[in-house]
Amino acid sequence: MSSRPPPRPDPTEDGLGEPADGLRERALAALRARRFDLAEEILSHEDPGPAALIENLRIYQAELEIQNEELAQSQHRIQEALDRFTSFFNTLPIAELVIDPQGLIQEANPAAQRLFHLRGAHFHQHFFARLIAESDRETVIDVWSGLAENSSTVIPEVRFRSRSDEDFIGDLHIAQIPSLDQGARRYVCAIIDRTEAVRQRQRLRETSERLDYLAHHDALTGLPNRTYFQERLEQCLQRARRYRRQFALLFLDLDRFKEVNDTLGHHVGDALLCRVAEVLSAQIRTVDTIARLGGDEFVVILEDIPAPRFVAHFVDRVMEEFDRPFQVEGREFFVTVSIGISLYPSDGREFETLVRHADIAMYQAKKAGRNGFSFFEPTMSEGAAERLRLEHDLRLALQRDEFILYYQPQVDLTTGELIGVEALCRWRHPQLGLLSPTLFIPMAEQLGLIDTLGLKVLELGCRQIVDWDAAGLHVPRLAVNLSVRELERSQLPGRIAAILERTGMDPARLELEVTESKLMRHAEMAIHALNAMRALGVTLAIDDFGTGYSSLSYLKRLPLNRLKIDRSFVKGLTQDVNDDAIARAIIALARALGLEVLAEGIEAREQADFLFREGCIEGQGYLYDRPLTPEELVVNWLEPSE
Ligand SMILES: Nc1nc2c(ncn2[C@@H]2O[C@@H]3COP(=O)(O)O[C@H]4[C@@H](O)[C@H](n5cnc6c(=O)[nH]c(N)nc65)O[C@@H]4COP(=O)(O)O[C@H]3[C@H]2O)c(=O)[nH]1
Repeated sequence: MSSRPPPRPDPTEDGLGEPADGLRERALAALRARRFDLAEEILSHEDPGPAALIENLRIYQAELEIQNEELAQSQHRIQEALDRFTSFFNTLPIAELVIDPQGLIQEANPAAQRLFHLRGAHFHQHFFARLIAESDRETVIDVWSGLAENSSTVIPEVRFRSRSDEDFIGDLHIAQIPSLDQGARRYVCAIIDRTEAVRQRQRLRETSERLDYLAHHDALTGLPNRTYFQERLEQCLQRARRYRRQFALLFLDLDRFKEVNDTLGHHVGDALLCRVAEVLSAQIRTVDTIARLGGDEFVVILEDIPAPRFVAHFVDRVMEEFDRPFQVEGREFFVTVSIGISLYPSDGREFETLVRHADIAMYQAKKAGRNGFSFFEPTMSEGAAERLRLEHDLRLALQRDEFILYYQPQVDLTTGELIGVEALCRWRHPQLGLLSPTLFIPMAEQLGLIDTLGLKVLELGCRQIVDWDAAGLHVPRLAVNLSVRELERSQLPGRIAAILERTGMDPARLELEVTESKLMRHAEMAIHALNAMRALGVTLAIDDFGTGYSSLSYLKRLPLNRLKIDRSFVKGLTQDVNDDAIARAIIALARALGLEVLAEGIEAREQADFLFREGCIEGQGYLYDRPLTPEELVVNWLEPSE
């Protein structure tokens, strides 16, 4: 009854001088209005005669009855609240525990019993702290003991330990239960299991760390890669600028590493690179950086060097290591290295300059006979170094599949219809972009890489035609350029046959083109090789005809199908009488030899008309289209126009 409001002093209700009946009436009214204090006060003003006393007692009895009724109602409400709480407590999917002032578990709902593997009455009188992993126990106890009265708190991601010794992680919500009894503070704890979320976050972090590692390290040797090296060099530059320090950049390239790879296989080459990485790593200080840029190229940044002499000592130590044989897979190898060095700030103050100069110095060391080192000097030729670098990249390009094909349409000059395509190779260089074959084909020939490149082009082209066939897109003929160097290989016909077989390309639709000038220099050999190829069922064309002063006797003996008029004569047609005469003569010669003729480099309508009038009915050139990507060829020539 303590919640009853205190009686308000009211001058009209003081009852002084009123008759007893009036007072009782007012007391009853107060009682009906549940103002028990007021009723009591009114009655206390009355004379305590026996009749009045009885009446008063009745009134008190009525008051008691009302109060009992109220008590029963509030007990009912309490029971209802208790039932509701018990039902929540038992059915909530969140683990809830009630903890007594000593830290003992008093109650645990079924979710908590499941989470902590507490069975039956097991948890009673079990210290809650023992369910927290030792690593986090102190933190939880600290927070808990600092909890202000009637307040609550959350401790995120606490490591718990279940009774069966399984660890899990959960957010711990602690709230003090308001209590009438001041001494007995109890707490309710809710634990929201975060194990899966934390594990997922952990996995995510590990994956992103792994990705970050992979993005910055070379998978083979574990050394920092090009990206990481660039970051480190930038940082090193900033430090050197700020503290006015010198540093050295060294480019190291193994000599004739390709031979190891080619003769002993990639796995031996890889193992050797790993050994080299170990040997080099052992020579640097912790402040220095060593990275592998790819292939057999390594780079070292020697930070904060007192003088260039310091670099020379380092190089001496490295060279000494390379004087000893490398032990790889139970075998011994002697490998040499060429090193180029640029110094900050004397050889450059910017990133690109330092890298370029170290690169030039490295090629200078190679040019000077390999197995040595060279400091950059301003007199060193950048052109020669760039060429050497490109040669180096060309070897890698073959391994990395950086070559793609463009296709130039060949058309019937009478109808303008597609009669075939010429495959023209492009090199997609990672730094320099799309490179022309006029740049890299001669280089590939010189370096002995043309066989591999030629076969790659042939396979790509054949596959493309077969794929187009499968898609219902018909390209009647594929022309592919062959280098004379390739013809020299006795295995060439066998390799071409294997490609035709592998791709399913019809040999009759493949035309191989060989440049006239080069062919005639090796005519005897060529006759033999071209015959072997004709036997495969392919057709043969002589490219750039008119530029090579062919001997008629050889020309008659070559098993050819087509002459291609070089574009240098087509260019001047109808403008230059000499070109007109040459083109006319070539067409006549072809006819006399029973060969087809196709004109290259047609750029103007008049040129096409002239050629057609003279009896050349096949041509290609910008008038019809430029060399196109496969997708462009499909759109421009193969898909039916709407
Ligand atoms: N000015 C002018 N030029 C035209 C016109 N139409 C075509 N061209 C260009 O002339 C060249 C024709 O190829 P090519 O005589 O076989 O001359 C080729 C060929 O000898 C060689 N080549 C290209 N791909 C390969 C290949 O896969 N293997 C070999 N061995 N040589 C290739 O590189 C040469 C150059 O190829 P590209 O740079 O693609 O240059 C192509 C083409 O883009 C025109 O109307 N006007």
